[in-house]
Formats: sequence, C-alpha cells, structure tokens
Amino acid sequence: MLSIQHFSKTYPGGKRAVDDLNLNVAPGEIFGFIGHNGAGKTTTLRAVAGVMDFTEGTITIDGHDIRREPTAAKKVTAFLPDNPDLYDFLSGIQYLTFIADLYDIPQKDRQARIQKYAEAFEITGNLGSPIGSYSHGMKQKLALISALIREPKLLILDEPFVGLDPVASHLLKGYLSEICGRGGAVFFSTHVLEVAEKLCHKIAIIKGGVLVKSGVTEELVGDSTLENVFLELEGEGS
Ligand SMILES: Nc1ncnc2c1ncn2[C@@H]1O[C@H](COP(=O)(O)OP(=O)(O)OP(=O)(O)O)[C@@H](O)[C@H]1O
Repeated sequence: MLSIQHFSKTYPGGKRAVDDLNLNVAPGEIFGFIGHNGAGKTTTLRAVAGVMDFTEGTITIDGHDIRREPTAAKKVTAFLPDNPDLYDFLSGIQYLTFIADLYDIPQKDRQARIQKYAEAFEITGNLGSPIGSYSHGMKQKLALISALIREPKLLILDEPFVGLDPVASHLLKGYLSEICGRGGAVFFSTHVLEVAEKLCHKIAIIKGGVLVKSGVTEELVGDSTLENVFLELEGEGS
C-alpha cells in the first residue's frame, strides 16, 4: 500500500531531517512510527501525504508515485496532521460537507458516514456551531471524522492520540482496525508506546533521521517491552 524507498529530506538551511529511509506498509497493516522529538517523523509523514516536497527517494501509494501522480495518490490517502488547520468560520457540518464534495464521497453514503462517526465521537449536537467555538479535542474529533468519512485506503496520522479523551482514543483504535479489516493500511506516529505495542502489527523506530529498527511488533519487542527496546536504542551512541 505504501512504499518509501531511499527517502531523504534536507530542509532549506541544510538540516538533514531524514536520511535514506526505507519502509513498506502492506494492506491490512497498522504501522507505528516512533522516535524522539525531532527524529524526523512529521517530516516523513508530510512527505508521504504529499504536502511537502523532499530531497531524494521515491514514495508510492497504492501504486501511485506521490511526485508523478500526486492527485491519484492523494485521492486514496487521508492525512491527519498533529495540529489540523480547520476553517473556524465554517460550522462542523459545513466543513464535513466541503470535504465530502472535495473527495467525491457519494451523496448516498455521506450522511450515514457523518452520522456514524459524529454520534460515536459525541459531537452531533455541535455540528451546527462554528468550528471556532469548538474545544481543542472537539476540533481534533472533527478532523478525525473528516478523514474517516473518506474511507481512505491509506490513513496517515501524526500523533493522533494526543489530546483525545479515553473514550475517543478507544473508538479511534477500533476505527483504525476497521480500515485494516477492509484491506486499507494505517501509518501513524506516536509517543504513546503502550498504544503502539498493543495496536500495531509493525513498528519502525527512527533516531536522528535514520531508521534504527523496524519489524513485526512481537519480534521487535520479544520478551521485553517496546518502552525498554526504545530506551535501549535511545541510549546507544548518545
Ligand atoms: N521547516 C523546517 N526547517 C528546518 N528544519 C526543520 C523544519 N521542520 C523540521 N525541521 C527539523 O527537522 C528535524 C525533524 O523534525 P520533525 O518535525 O520531522 O521531527 P519529529 O520526529 O516529528 O519530532 P516531534 O516528535 O517533536 O514531533 C528536527 O531537527 C527539526 O528541527
């Protein structure tokens, strides 16, 4: 579903944020991307989502090269940034309708999808109000709903669990599994190692822009915990 080959990003000014990253996410997989602050996670996720250009390498989503076929790649991908930029002057329902129009969600499906997720996340009663009046968590839920109603083949999320209440976190985990159950894939960054360990089929650990470990979660963790594996890697060479 997602192939990242020899991906590197050097920012203007010379910072090499990611160096020669190789990763593959298969259909049906939830793939966790972990690393310390500044390791290069957001840089990678933004490049995969097609919202930031990169220096070297190839990124392919469902067979579409993100540089050569950006529209086709983005059509099957939903990206939830860590701080989603919503339109404060729109109401929640206006925003979701705008997204539904933009991504050609069939008229016959959109209402049922919006209803399903809005009710689950308990923001149905707020959909008529301007987004500017929402709390941080409500904005986050709306952004999540806007990604989920698209039923993307690939869902990319940057720190999706930060700021979500426990009920919403639990729901989100279920929805990520749902996407995988229908043959989609999820690629997300997190600092919540317990969630990553329980939820992810595979995990990659990035350190200083370099992939230091990746693989099937159970194999990577072994008899230890993800936290211990991570802390050991962080201790090495620093
Ligand atoms: N626009 C930019 N210009 C220059 N350097 C940048 C820019 N954005 C990020 N960086 C640098 O690139 C490196 C990787 O940043 P990135 O945001 O990808 O890390 P991260 O793993 O997502 O961190 P965090 O866990 O704190 O969100 C950091 O050293 C950061 O300072």
